[in-house]
Amino acid sequence: MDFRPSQDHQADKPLVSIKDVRKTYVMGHGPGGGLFGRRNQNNTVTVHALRGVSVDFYPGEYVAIMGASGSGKSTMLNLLGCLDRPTSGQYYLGDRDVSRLDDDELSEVRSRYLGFIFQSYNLIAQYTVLENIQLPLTYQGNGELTPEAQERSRELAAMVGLGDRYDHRPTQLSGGQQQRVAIARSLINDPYIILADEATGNLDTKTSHEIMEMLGRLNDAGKTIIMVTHEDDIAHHAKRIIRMRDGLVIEDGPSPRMLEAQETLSLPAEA
Ligand SMILES: Nc1ncnc2c1ncn2[C@@H]1O[C@H](COP(=O)(O)OP(=O)(O)OP(=O)(O)O)[C@@H](O)[C@H]1O
Repeated sequence: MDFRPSQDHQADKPLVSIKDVRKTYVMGHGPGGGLFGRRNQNNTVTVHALRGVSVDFYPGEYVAIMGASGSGKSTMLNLLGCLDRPTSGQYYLGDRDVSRLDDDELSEVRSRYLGFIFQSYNLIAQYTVLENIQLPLTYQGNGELTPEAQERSRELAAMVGLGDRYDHRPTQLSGGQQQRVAIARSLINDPYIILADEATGNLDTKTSHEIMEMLGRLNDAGKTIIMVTHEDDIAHHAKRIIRMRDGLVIEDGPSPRMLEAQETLSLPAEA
């Protein structure tokens, strides 16, 4: 299965396109209901987490998805990350519709083309820094790592500032260092897109900004980044902000820093 965009994939063609995507959860017999839940005669509750979302993401973009709790941000990121399937609608990665793939195919797409960074780092406690970084590779092929792959994991560890921590385990690292391991892990397959869900949610302000600067450098180097965040100052690192409410996109445009940059560019030159 090859979802690589063709050689002539152009920057003005979406890398990812979701069209009229809906995600509905049907819950049995619980007390819930939520804001949009509707209890029917069978005592089930239907939650419309996404109610028809269409968005395109282009190569090299840096996008923040924002919105109140329950607005559908994580549901959207999980669909974009092939961690879940939409109830209806299409998801194109490159030119291929991946919305109807089975679990094995989705996991192949995830491990080959997508990198993930989570709020709680999701590192394996028994593994060293290098083993955690190599983890996505072990889901592919026969589990044997080539010397090139081993070298690449060392390079990535060094790139995120952990060149002297190869054999440390997650409990021997600070939160910021653990998130840097997660960033290196997300890059090991040279993914098309990095998806980050509240990547700085467990970090103090200074460490958060160090992590955001690292993501900014990756984007400067051409990596496409889509992140979910509650925090304005974190979202302002992105170039584009999508705001969600009640399972819908209500706003989609350049971030304040991009607007400032555009204004500066359009100012008349001083005499
Ligand atoms: N697995 C699930 N089963 C049932 N309902 C779910 C499930 N996941 C999410 N929901 C519901 O879907 C809606 C959207 O949830 P989602 O987690 O996408 O919101 P969010 O914007 O990411 O919120 P938060 O900022 O609190 O993480 C919510 O009403 C939530 O209760």
